[in-house]
Order: sequence, then structure tokens, then C-alpha cells
Amino acid sequence: MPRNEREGAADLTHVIAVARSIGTHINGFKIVIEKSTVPVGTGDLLARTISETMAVHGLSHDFEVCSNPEFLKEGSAIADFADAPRIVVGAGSDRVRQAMRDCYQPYLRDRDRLVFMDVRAAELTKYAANAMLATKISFINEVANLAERLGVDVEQVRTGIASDPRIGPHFIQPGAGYGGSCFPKDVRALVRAGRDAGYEPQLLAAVNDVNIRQQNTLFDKLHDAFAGDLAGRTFAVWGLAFKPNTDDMREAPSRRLLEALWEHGALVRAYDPEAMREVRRLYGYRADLELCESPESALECADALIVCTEWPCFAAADPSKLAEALAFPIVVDGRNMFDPAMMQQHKLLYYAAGRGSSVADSSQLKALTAAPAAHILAAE
Ligand SMILES: NC(=O)C1=CN([C@@H]2O[C@H](COP(=O)(O)OP(=O)(O)OC[C@H]3O[C@@H](n4cnc5c(N)ncnc54)[C@H](O)[C@@H]3O)[C@@H](O)[C@H]2O)C=CC1
Ligand SMILES: O=C(O)[C@H]1O[C@H](OP(=O)(O)OP(=O)(O)OC[C@H]2O[C@@H](n3ccc(=O)[nH]c3=O)[C@H](O)[C@@H]2O)[C@H](O)[C@@H](O)[C@@H]1O
Repeated sequence: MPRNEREGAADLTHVIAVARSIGTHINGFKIVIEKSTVPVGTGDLLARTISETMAVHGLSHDFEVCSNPEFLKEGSAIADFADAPRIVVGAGSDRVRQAMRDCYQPYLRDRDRLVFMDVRAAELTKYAANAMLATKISFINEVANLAERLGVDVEQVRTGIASDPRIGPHFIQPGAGYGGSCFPKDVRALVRAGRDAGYEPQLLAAVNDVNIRQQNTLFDKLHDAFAGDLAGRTFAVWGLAFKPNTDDMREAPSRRLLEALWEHGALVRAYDPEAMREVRRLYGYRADLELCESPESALECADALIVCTEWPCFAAADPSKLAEALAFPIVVDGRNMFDPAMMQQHKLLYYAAGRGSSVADSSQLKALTAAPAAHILAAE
């Protein structure tokens, strides 16, 4: 489901088009299954649209709408599907429930994973699941921002809370905020749905706001470290996709960073194992964007490095090589990939999410440049 950009609401154009198509071609009893993430009430809308279209074409067939939301993640779709913790089915009759059980039988051999409910509950279950996960991410990002200002390493805090089974280790990795085609649009759509129903969903609105602010932290830290003096500088960017193992750039935190850097007259040298073709499609050829062949080549002539995506190939980076290659010893890490102590050992100013140097401060850079380091002097 694309979203309606103007209001944050889900855009049902394609779903209605499909319902009309079904109403035109239906030739006997059918079960119509919603797989897309659609607002509560879409099942009813589908049923109405199919009935009205059948009437226009002089058709009269029995059908039922069922909601069977998808919970897979990009990059692990097959494993998530085959080993789903639960299969949610919203259905209004035993006939549909049995048909869905038959359909999923190959995946139910070890245990029954079907969770039956009504159609509207299944529609909301999908949104609630994504909103809960997005809430966990915005929550830990809030804690990371507090940790930064209180001189605490959020990674220690994360480990401390993750061991409580009521909290758990999943979806509490702080970073540059969540992106992708689902969390941002689904949280916004749920906020919209609440407002349409006369209820202000304060928590969900805050989850979205915190995420937008978090996506901006990469640029903000860089901006502060260089005291706003970004024009004409060159920055290496490692990772562009919204997460590893995909080339998807939808709502990727890297996009906010790139666009803000360009707005401030900076040049970008970027590397991503998968997403560079997509970046080219989005931004075209431009003088302030160089797509590089390797992480190392992105560092050439760069003033500082920003990590946007935690591709495993970046984890092996040698801090001494980073310190050597960068004109200024600044690494802004949006995915907490490196050990702050190790970075410090190599005199790198390391700004991660809730760890390393505290909130970026240009005085730190001045202090460091006052104590001469060969590469900085060379750059000046
Ligand atoms: N991306 C994911 O990992 C997951 C997505 N979903 C949900 O699945 C739905 C699709 O998401 P994505 O796959 O990310 O979207 P997408 O935008 O990548 O893919 C949508 C596809 O539908 C095609 N399409 C659009 N209108 C059409 C029409 N009228 N007839 C036939 N094809 C049409 C598009 O060309 C495109 O290939 C959304 O509701 C999303 O929330 C649910 C779980 C996981
Ligand atoms: O509805 C959907 O389409 C899907 O949305 C997400 O899947 P996906 O968007 O593919 O990606 P995730 O792995 O969930 O990551 C989403 C974003 O959150 C970020 N994230 C994730 C986990 C975490 O701890 N911290 C964090 O910042 C990732 O970097 C990424 O930008 C859900 O995880 C799926 O269950 C759901 O089916």
C-alpha cells in the first residue's frame, strides 16, 4: 500500500482497483484475502466495492473477505514466512477459517500457528505489531539521547534492559532511526486513523516525531562538530540502504543526511554494497555525489566519515586507517558499529548513538587540532 503523502493516510487506490477487477471477473464463490497492511474497515470497503461492481456487470456470486496480514521483513522474507511465530487470520466464517487452515497446512506440521480473529481485529493487529516495534526503537533512541547527555554508554544500558524477559533483546538497537517502506508509513497511518476516529494518539505521534528527530542526528552531529562550516567539505558515507541486506532506500536515514549535506554545499563520497544503483535512480548524476567502488575509496579526500547502515563489511574497518585517511578525525556512526575506546585510542572523535563522545561539540575538534596530529596539520 502506498501512502497518501499529504495526510499520512493509507492510499487505497490500488486496493479499490483490485476490488473492482474482482467484481468484474468473478465467476463463482471466492475468498478474497487482504495481504497488504490496510486500515481497519478496508475489508468492509472491499466487500462493498466488489458487490457494487458485480451489480454493475449483472453478476451475483458469493464471496468472503479475509484478512491475513504479512509480518515478513525485507531481506529475510522466506525464512520469516516459513517460520512465522504466528499466522494471523481475520475471518467471518468456519468455511474461510478451514480454507486458510488447508492453505497453510504445510507450515503447521510442527505446531499450530494460526491465530483466528475477526477481519477488523486482524487489520489492526498488523498496525499494532509494527507500531509496537517502532515504539521500541524510538524509546531506545530517546534513552540513547539521554545517555549521550548524561555521560552514559547506552549499549551497556541496552544489554542491561534486554536481559529482562519482559523487555527482551529485539528492536532496541539505537541508531539513526527506523526507515523503510513500512514502519514510517504505518505509524503515520495509525495516527491518521486515530485522528479520523476522533482520538489523538499521543504516543504514536511522539514515536514518529522522535524518529524524524533521530534521522536528523547524523547531520546535526556533523554540523555541530564542524561548527556549521560544511560548505565545500567532502564527506564519506558508508551505507545508504535503510538497513543491510536490501537495496531499498525508502525513508532511509541516509537520504536526510545526503540532502542536508547538499543543501549546505558539501560533497558526498558514498559506498553501499547494494543500494548504489537505487541511489543513482533517485538522485541521478550530480557533481556533489560520487558513488565509490569500496568503503576505502569513499574515504579518499574525505573530511569525516558517517556510517548510515550496519553492513557487516564496515565492522572490520581498521581505526588506524580511518585516522590516517580522514582529514579530520571525525566518525559519526548512526549504527553503533565500533568500540568507542578503540576509536579514542586512535584519536578519533567518535559520535555514535548514545555512546562515545558526548553530543558533538566543535570545541572538541579544536582541542584535538590544537594537539597536532599529522593528518590534521596536513589538511589545514
Ligand atoms: N516490504 C515488506 O517487507 C512488507 C510489506 N508489507 C505490506 O505489503 C504491501 C506491499 O509492500 P511492498 O512490497 O513494500 O510494496 P512495493 O511498493 O515494493 O510493491 C508493490 C508492488 O505492487 C505493484 N502494484 C502497484 N499497484 C498495482 C496494481 N494496481 N496492480 C498490480 N500491481 C500493482 C507495484 O508495481 C509493486 O511491484 C504494503 O501494504 C506493505 O505494508 C507487509 C509486510 C512486509
Ligand atoms: O510491515 C512490514 O512491512 C514489515 O516491517 C518491518 O520489516 P522491515 O521494514 O523490512 O525492516 P526491519 O528489520 O523491521 O527494520 C526497520 C527499520 O528499523 C530499524 N531498526 C530495527 C531494529 C532495531 O533494533 N533498531 C532499528 O533502528 C532498521 O534499521 C530499519 O531502518 C517489520 O519488522 C516486519 O515484521 C513487517 O512485516
